[in-house]
Amino acid sequence: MLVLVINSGSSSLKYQVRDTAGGEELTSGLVERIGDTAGGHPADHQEAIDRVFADLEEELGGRGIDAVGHRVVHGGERFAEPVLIDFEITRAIERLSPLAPLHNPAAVAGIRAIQGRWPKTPQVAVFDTAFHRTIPEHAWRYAVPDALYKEQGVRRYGFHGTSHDFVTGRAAGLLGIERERFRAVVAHLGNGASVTAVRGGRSVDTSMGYTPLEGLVMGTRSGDLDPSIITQLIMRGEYTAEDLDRILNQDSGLKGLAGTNDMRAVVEAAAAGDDAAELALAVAAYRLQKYIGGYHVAVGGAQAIVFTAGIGENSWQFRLRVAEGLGALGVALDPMANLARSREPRIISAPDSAIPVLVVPTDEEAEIARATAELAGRADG
Ligand SMILES: Nc1ncnc2c1ncn2[C@@H]1O[C@H](COP(=O)(O)OP(=O)(O)O)[C@@H](O)[C@H]1O
Ligand SMILES: CC(=O)OP(=O)(O)O
Ligand SMILES: [Mg+2]
Repeated sequence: MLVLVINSGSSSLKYQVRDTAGGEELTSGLVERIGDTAGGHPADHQEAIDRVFADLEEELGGRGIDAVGHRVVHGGERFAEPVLIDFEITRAIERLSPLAPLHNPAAVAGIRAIQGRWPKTPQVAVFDTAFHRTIPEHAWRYAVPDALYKEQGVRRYGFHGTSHDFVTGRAAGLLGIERERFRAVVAHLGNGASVTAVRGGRSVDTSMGYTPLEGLVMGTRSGDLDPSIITQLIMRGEYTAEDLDRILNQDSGLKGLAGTNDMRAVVEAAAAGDDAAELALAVAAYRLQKYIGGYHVAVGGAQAIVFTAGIGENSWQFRLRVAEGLGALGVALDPMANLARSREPRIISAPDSAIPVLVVPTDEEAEIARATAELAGRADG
């Protein structure tokens, strides 16, 4: 089955075509800087999709797409599994937009664009939140009045679940541990970043919450902060809620502290003696160390600490900095293994490290393609 996978980000659209029978990737592409029309980039996701259609027609040379799988960031409390998309499901995803304003509207635009172009092609939604539906209530509840949960849906949902799920399976396999017995701390460090506590192969806690803003220091997002910062600044009349939403989501994190959201640039600047870049790395690494320590307790003693996504897979400098703060857990890296480049899952800790440290490349698209083929195949009868 030929599956088109669409990963709609806030300002980018990644796509891949996979033959799910053989598992190979036929073609892939990336449309970046959506909204930046000055640079000749598409004005919105609809236009981005039109460009993808044009490229695809050429790249596929007449072969038709059998099904389309979408990464949908927010599935709320309703979606615990991938679903076949219909009109009502699209509306439900749209209604969750306020909880993932950078992501859900883009997914809906993608779904509608495909519907317009290929009305008969089955579409599947795969949710970032789904893997986290196993988190126990004491971990997903915030200590706020019940009405905020019951009436407003205020609770921890968690994101990057497709990646955390995929990486958990690979890590258990690499260590030869049965997934159902596997305990680990998985750090997905991309432009958005989150860390998940895995017990019995399932998510039991995760650093992102009601929206993808909570937790780690990210490319442009602040992660954890005191909520009074927001209420005080609004009450003083200096900032509006919209200002702060933008500042915390788009102007904070590495960008806020070091002026760029690109980890490569931050690492280089720090190495060249830039104090702001050095501070940004220190704040980001320290935040992650605290989560790893906490989740080591949450899972009942981790059997692995796992790094994945753009930074986790590629930045030996950031991994080293994080591991250096984990001495109390008996963690020690093998410096050469940490430096080595590879696309394969691997162990980067020293043989005498109390907890193995792993690098496991993620593949959200493969997982979305697999789920899409399964559901679309079933729908076919
Ligand atoms: N070789 C590298 N060294 C350090 N950081 C890297 C490297 N390659 C990619 N990154 C970082 O990975 C991040 C992007 O990760 P990615 O998983 O692609 O994010 P997303 O899917 O959220 O767009 C950026 O901060 C980028 O600088
Ligand atoms: C949920 C989320 O933050 O996704 P991304 O890392 O793609 O921005
Ligand atoms: Mg990503």
